[in-house]
Amino acid sequence: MISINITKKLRGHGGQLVLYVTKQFVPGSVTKIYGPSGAGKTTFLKIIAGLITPDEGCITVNGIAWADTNKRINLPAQKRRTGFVFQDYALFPNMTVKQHLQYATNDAKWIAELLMLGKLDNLSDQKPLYLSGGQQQRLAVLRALAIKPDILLMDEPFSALDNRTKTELIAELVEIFKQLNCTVFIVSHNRHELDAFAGEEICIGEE
Ligand SMILES: Nc1ncnc2c1ncn2[C@@H]1O[C@H](COP(=O)(O)OP(=O)(O)OP(=O)(O)O)[C@@H](O)[C@H]1O
Repeated sequence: MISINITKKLRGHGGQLVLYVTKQFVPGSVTKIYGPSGAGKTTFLKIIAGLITPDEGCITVNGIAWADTNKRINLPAQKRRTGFVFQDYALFPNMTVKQHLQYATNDAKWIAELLMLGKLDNLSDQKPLYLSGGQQQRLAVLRALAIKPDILLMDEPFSALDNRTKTELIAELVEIFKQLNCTVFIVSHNRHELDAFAGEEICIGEE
């Protein structure tokens, strides 16, 4: 089980606001996170990843405390098993598809499995420039999954894609997440964009 109970004061545009999330998440579930711009959605993901410290609270993942302000526990980002996927893919232009995955893991069998699962096995020697937007984002997801993260964090991962590519990619990811039993948090501006993912929704900030 993943238990998150945190507060963080944010320096908002129109003054201070407080990010407050208290909730339990089932391993293998997809959680969709909505909310207005500036409400703290990205900050929430960064708090889980260990890139921003909460003011108060705790994060426990499968029995391990990643953060607990009372006990002064704050596991550094590199010790938290999270994968992060960004809006703009953040791929390395000079690395091939396969090298992106080799950068994350030494497990050749797992890399081969991921390439098949993400339908990039025929493109494994290509560099990102050669890939379509959907394929690039698929590679970014595979790279994040290569470390077998406890939690996959995705921040507006579909914003740069056209509607058709987005729909196709989401359908593929639904299958991949199901097969790998991934625990995923996805942030989106657009409430209906993530309808194809079965899972709970949380809204950060009022809408
Ligand atoms: N480390 C931090 N400490 C306090 N406040 C922060 C910190 N990092 C960012 N903020 C503030 O938190 C607010 C929310 O930012 P955040 O990027 O999380 O919002 P968001 O909901 O993801 O917005 P958008 O949908 O526009 O991306 C911003 O006003 C930002 O200045």
